[in-house]
This record gives sequence, structure tokens and C-alpha cells, in this order.
Amino acid sequence: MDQAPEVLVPETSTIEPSSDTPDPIPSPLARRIPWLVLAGGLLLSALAWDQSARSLHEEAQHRFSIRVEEVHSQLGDRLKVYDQLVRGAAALFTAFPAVHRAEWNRFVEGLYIQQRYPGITSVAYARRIEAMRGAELVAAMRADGVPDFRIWPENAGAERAINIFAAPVNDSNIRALGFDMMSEGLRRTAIEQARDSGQPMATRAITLKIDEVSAPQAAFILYQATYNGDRPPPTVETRRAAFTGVVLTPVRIAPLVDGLFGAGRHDLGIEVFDTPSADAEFPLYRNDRPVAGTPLFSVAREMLVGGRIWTVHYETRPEAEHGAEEWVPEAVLAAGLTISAALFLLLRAMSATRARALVLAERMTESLMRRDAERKQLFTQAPLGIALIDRDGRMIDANPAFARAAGLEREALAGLDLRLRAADPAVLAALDTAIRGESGKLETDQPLLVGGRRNHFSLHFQPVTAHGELLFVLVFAEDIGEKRRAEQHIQYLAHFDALTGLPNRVLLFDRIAQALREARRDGGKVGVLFIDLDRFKVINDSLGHSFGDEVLRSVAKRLQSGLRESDTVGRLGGDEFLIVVRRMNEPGDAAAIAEKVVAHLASPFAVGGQSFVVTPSVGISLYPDDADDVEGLIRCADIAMYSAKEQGRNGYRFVTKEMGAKSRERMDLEGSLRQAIRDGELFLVYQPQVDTIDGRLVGLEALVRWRHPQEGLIMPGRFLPVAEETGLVVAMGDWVLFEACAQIRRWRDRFGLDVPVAVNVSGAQFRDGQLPAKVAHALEANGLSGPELEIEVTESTLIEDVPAAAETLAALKARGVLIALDDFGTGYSSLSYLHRFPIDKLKIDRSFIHDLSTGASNASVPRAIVGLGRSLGLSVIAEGVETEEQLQLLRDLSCESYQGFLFSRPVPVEQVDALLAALPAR
Ligand SMILES: Nc1nc2c(ncn2[C@@H]2O[C@H](COP(=O)(O)O[C@H]3[C@@H](O)[C@H](n4cnc5c(=O)[nH]c(N)nc54)O[C@@H]3COP(=O)(O)O)[C@@H](O)[C@H]2O)c(=O)[nH]1
Repeated sequence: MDQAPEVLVPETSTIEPSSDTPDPIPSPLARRIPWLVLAGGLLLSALAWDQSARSLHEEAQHRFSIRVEEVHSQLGDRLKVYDQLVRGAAALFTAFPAVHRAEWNRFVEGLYIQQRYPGITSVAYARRIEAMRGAELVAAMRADGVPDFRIWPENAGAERAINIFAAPVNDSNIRALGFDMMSEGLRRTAIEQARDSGQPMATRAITLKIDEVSAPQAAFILYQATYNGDRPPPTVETRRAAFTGVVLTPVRIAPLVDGLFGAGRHDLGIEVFDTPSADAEFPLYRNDRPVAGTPLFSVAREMLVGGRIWTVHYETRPEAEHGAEEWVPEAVLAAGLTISAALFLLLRAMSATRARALVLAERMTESLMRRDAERKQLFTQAPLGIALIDRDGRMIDANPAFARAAGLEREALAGLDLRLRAADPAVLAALDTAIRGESGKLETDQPLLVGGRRNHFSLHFQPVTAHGELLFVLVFAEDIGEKRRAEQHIQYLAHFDALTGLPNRVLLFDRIAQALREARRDGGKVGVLFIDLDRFKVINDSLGHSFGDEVLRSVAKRLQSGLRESDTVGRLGGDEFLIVVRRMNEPGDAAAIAEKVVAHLASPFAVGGQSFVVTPSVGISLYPDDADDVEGLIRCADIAMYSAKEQGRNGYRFVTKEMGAKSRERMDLEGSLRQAIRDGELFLVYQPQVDTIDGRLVGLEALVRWRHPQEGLIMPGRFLPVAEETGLVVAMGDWVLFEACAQIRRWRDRFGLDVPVAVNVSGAQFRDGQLPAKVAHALEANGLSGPELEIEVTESTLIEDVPAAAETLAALKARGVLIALDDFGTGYSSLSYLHRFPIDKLKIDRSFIHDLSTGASNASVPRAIVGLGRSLGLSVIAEGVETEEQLQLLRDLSCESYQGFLFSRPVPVEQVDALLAALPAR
């Protein structure tokens, strides 16, 4: 079985869960991973944010430094330009000492100071004069076109520097003309420094004269001294001596600094201090009002301006502290947090998904394993044989049931070529058809495989394909031998009698019908013989059913012997048999068979160590003489059989028209009896039982009669057999029992009756199981205690089922009633059972009494019965006593009581009334 495909299964029947099934619950580490990732993510986000903020800070600082450097150097450059300006202007005086005012004005105008030199209000020249020579200067200036020129202030020092040129020409600069620069301390100091150094020198912060009135603001004046001669004097003394005046440029600081920035672009805070200075805390310039709080960055740089040291404070402006990337750290942080949270959620979800996937995987694995194991179990334990055959007809695998069905070892089946080994060619054909893709079914009574077990099999061939390709052929083999045998048995039971093996009623009917068809077609007669065994009921009841069954089997064998092949003997049921005689020429043929039947049964039967004779009563009907259908023929034969019985049994009769009428009467009787019970047509008569010696009344026997509305009085001998056959005897017996008890009540009330009244109970009543209850009810309903009533039961009834009979009698006895055994002596084994029954009285059957008088037998039986009764303490009564002779014999036998026509026939109630009334009071 090595080459077996996936469907092959090992011999296993248990389903074990897999040990390597993954744990569906995530490990603690796996559960922590999302949290670790979250913590790591938060940390990295914080670090990234910090790093980003730092680099942004450093970048801002770097930007600030560069910007400061840029602004500071621009400021320095501008001041140097101013410096160059005054130097250049001074050089003009060196080259042309007699510069005229108009030339000066043109020179300055050519400088475009307003556009190029922010903050410079004018480029002026102050000439040094001695105080005494002021008037000359005034006269010369006025002559030179400045009519209002005057020197101011008037009370000046010995040395003066009078502002004679101031361009560009405007009102302010014109007003500044004549101002003595040396008259004011700050200016004079700067001028003297400029004179002595030969370098441009600046005043400390001042308010320009031109601004004093309008808008005071910080300014300084840059001075450059001019000297006589072509070259600058080399020493202080020579410079003082050659000093001719100063070029000066008043510079408003605010425009100077503001000019460094574009319009409205004060990205830096700037404060310019003139240091060292007493007013250092008051800046020369501040480009904006101070803001609350500390700036992000600030720096102080120094600058040499006209011999003075300026300190310039730079600081970041709030609006410019942060660059365009200010959002970056927050964005980095936000992104980090978002990514961390997303990662966390993703991992959590993945962890949960994984857990769910693991659970799902485990369930699927378990399910698959279970299904696999179930499929294997199904295969190995299936009661149905299953085999897999490949496309070449070779056995791939087979389950144990198939091996059993084939009658071979399972191992021996592997690789077996079915084409060579199939026992039945039909199996081979079905296999080939299945290999071609068509399923099929067949039944075979051959072995599945050559050399295997022969049986009846049902086979189903099922091709199994995938994508149109044949994988293998599944063969299902069912051993239907049992089923077939059961079906055959059922068939047999349906047509044959289980006890005797003879055809039963169904088959008999069929055979008669067949014979009738033949006779109709070919002509001729059909005979039906209805056989009933005489007194078989007695055998059955007294010796037991198994004994009776054995007798029936023996009878069946004898009936079969001597019959023609074409004739059929069957059993209708009970002790009734039927013989169908086909192709009969004349009635004598049937008579001959009937005689043969009587003759065959005549010799004694030996059953169970006993030898006895069974006689038959045979009724014969003929087709087409008596009836032309099955039912009619059987009914006629049945009627004829009854007639044979009436004629003394052990013989045969052909059916006659009169018999048919009698049979119909019998059926009519059944219907009428039903009605009689219902309509109260039954009544009781009573036969007295008297003492053999003195004729004293010792009891009464109730006997049923039927007053038929049309036919008058009908005796029980006529209707009781019908009542017993139909079961009506139970209802009838119930009525008799109750009516007798009611009569006892009446007689006791009227006449003080003190002898028991006997009631006959049939076998059917006794077997009913309800008798004790019914008796109890009848007694109670009529206020009787029990001994007033005597139950008569026949010996054969008791022997039928001894334990049940003993139980019923015990129950009756317990209720107090008396028990009499009727027809005693006619039974077969009565004596052996007597001691088991609680009996009070034995009734000697009237046949023995009759025989006494006729001399047919001696008195041995009545004597034995009387002796038995005495020894068992039972009273004994003889029935059917008709003559004095019989009575005398009974007296001789010491039989204590009797009943019979000699004393009284059964009489109606009224006559019993008279009898009782005549009795002497006791
Ligand atoms: N289950 C029941 N069986 C009953 C009932 N009533 C009667 N029977 C049985 O019917 C059989 C015939 O009874 P019957 O025709 O009433 O005959 C009885 C007597 O009339 C008859 N008898 C009495 N004395 C004589 C006689 O001197 N000579 C003579 N030839 N016949 C006589 O005997 C019958 C009583 O027999 P037994 O019961 O055995 O004492 C009969 O078997 C009845 O038992 C019933 O209600 N239920």
C-alpha cells in the first residue's frame, strides 16, 4: 500500500490532538512588543524633537551671528565711507585752499548725500579764525552773497571755527552758517582732537542745532581738520600751527543705522552706545522700543567712529527669532508621536490578529485532523466494503470490510490486478465502464475475486475525477447475502407454513387459482379437500402445544405421502389442512385421495413416547360442480368437513346443497347470538343436584338457554360452539355469572337458599384473566360472600396452562367460591395435576354414567373417581343420571350426590321457586 494516494488511511481509530499545535495565547514578550515599541517611539520622538530644536536653535544662532556680522560690517563700512567723505572734502581744501562757496556747494551736490549717505544732513566747512578777525569774515561772506551772514554766538573764545559753507543749500543749512563750532564744548573738543590728530574725529552724541527746535535726535559730527600746505603737518605742534579749519558732517544716527535695513525690515534689535560715556545706558540709537523678556540671542560689538568707541548691541527680534523651520521640532515630535502611536496600534492589532490567526489555525488544524481521522475511521470501520482501483485496474487500497467480503487478507489486495482477478465478467465490465468515467451498479452472486468467498454482493462503481482526469475508481461492495436470505425467508414465510413447511393459506389460494385457470382452459375438474383433525383441541389442550405441534408435523408428512406431484397439500392454520387436486376427471378421484388420507392417518402416532390415534374429517368440493372460485370451493369443502364431523368423524363427505344451507344457518346464528346477548334473549334454567341416599337438595347448576324470537328455544349445544369460535362466549358467560348471582340473592332472600349454585365457565372466560375480578364484582354487587357460588371448569381448560390455571383458581378460592371440576375423567393427565388445584368437587362425566347402565363398560372409572375424591377430601357428584339403576350403582359406589333427568331436568326459575318453597325449613 506504499503507493497509496492521500485518501489512503492507516489502521487507526483514535483521534489525538497534536502536541505541536501553536499556543493561541501570545507570549508575554509578544504582548509587550507593542508597548516597548511605543516607549521607544516616544523616546525617539522626544530625542528627535530635542535634536531638531537644538539644531534649529544653533541654526538661528548662526543666522543671527551672520546677520550681526553683516549689519555690523555694513555699519562700519558706512562710517568708513563717511570718514572717507570728510577726508575727501578736506583734501579739496588742501588742493584748493581758496575754495569758493559755490564750488563747495557744487562739490557737495555732486556727492548726492541724501541718496548715498543716510543720516548726513550736510557737508560743511568751518574756518578757523582768530576772534578779532570775525568782522572781516562777516564782510567777506556778505560780499560773497550771504547778506545775513553773522557769527554766532557773538561772545566766542579767542580761537573760532566759523561755519562758512554748508551744502546742500537749504534753509536749515543756511541757518547753520555763521555758527562758531568752537563756541560749544563738545564740538570744540572734537575739533581740537581732529586738529591735533589730523584724523577724522567725532563728537559724542549731540543734538544738532538744526534739530534743537524741530525734533531733537541723537547725532554726531565728524570733523576732519584742514591745514596749510601741500602735505599734512607731521606733528601736533605743526598741525596746530597749520590748522585752517574743519570739514564737518553732522550725522543723524537713526537714518544712518536705519539705512542699513530695508524698508521695515528690522530683523535685528540694535542699540548703539557711545562708550565709555556717562550716558551709556542711554543709547545713541535704538531701532525699536525694548521688548519685555530676554531676547533669544544678543551680542555687543565695538566700533571705532571718529576716534570714539561705539558699542553696538545686537539682539534678536521676537518675530525674527525663529526661522521658517520653527515648526520643524513640533512637526518632528508630532510625526514621531503619530508614528509611535500608529506603530503601537499596528503591532497591537497585528498581535491580536496573530493571536486570532493562531486560534483559527489551531481550530482549522484540529478540524482537519479530526476530519482526517474520521475519514480514516470511516474507511477502516465502515461496514461497507470500499476499494480504490487505479486506471489500470489495480487495487490501490481496500478497507477491512472489502477484504472480508472478498475473503482475502487486506495486505494481499494491494496491487492486485482486478482485470485478472475479477471472478464475474460483469464486474470487469462495470469496472471498465467506471474507468471510462461512468458510475454503475450491479449485483453478483459470484466471489468478488477469484479464490475469494462466494456470496451475494451489491457493487457500486464510482469514478473519482479531478479536472476531468480520473484519479481512481471507488468500489463499494455490500454483502447482501443475509438480506437476500432474509428476503427469501420472508418470501418463504409468506407462502409456507412455518410449522409444517407446507404451503400456507396464501400459496394454497394461489395454487387453487392456478388449477382453476388450467381447468377452465383445458377442461377437467379441480378437487379441494378440507381436512380437520378430530378432537385435536383435546390433544393440544391436554398435552401441550409443543406436543400438538409435533403431531401436526407428523400429520403433514403423512398427508404429503402418496400425493401426485401436481397436487398440493397445505395447512390453513390450526388443525386444518387443504389438498388441491388438479386435472381431475371425476369425483371418484377426490374420494380416492380422501380415503387415502383417512387410511394414512389411521395408524397410531408415536409422539413424545406416547402412542395415539388422530382421525380426520374430510370435506370435498369440486370445480365446476360446487363453486367456480377459490373462496367458494374452500367454503364448500369446509361445510362438507363439518358434515363429516357430524356424521361421526374419521371420514369424508362431498359437499351438498343441504350442507350449504346449514352452513349459512351457522353464520346466521352468530349474528343472532350477538343480538341475543344485547337484547336479553338469553335466560337461565337450573338443574337440581341431590344427595344419592336421601334425595336432599345439595346444589343447583345454572344452564343457559336462548329464547329466539322466531325459532323459539335454542339449546346451548347449538349456539355454544358458535359462541366459542367467535369469542362471544366471554360476554355471554359474564351475563350468566351476574344473573346467577342475582338469582342466588333472590332465592336466599325469599327461601333462605343455603346450597351452592354452579355456573359453567368456558375455557375462553378462564383464560381471559379477568374471571376472579368479574366473580368478585358479581358477588359484591349481590351481597354474596362466596361459598354460595360454585364455578364449574372443565379439566381440559385447566390443563392448557397449569401455572396460570392454578393462579386463577387460587384467586377464586381466595374470594371464597367453590370449584367443581366438570367432565372429570375425559381428560388425559388429570390425575397428575389434581393436587395442584384448590378443587372442592369432582363431577363424573355423564358418558361414564351412561355406560354404566348400557353395560358398555364396568364401573371402574366412576369407582376410581369416587375413591380419588375421597382420598383427596373432595366431594364427588355424578351427572346424567337418568335411571334408578344408575342411581343405585352410584349409591353402591358411595357417590354422595348426583344430577340428572331421574330427579329433574334443568327447569326455569319458577319451578325452582316451587321446589325451594316445598323444602322443609332447615
Ligand atoms: N360455558 C357454559 N356452558 C354451558 C352453559 N350452559 C350450558 N352449558 C354447557 O352446554 C352443554 C349442554 O348443556 P345443556 O344442553 O344445558 O345440557 C345440560 C343438561 O341438560 C344435561 N343433562 C343433565 N342431566 C342429564 C341427563 O340425565 N341426561 C342427559 N342426556 N343430559 C342431561 O347435561 C348438561 C349439563 O352438563 P354439565 O355442564 O357438564 O353438567 C353442557 O356441556 C353445559 O356445560 C353456560 O351457561 N356456560
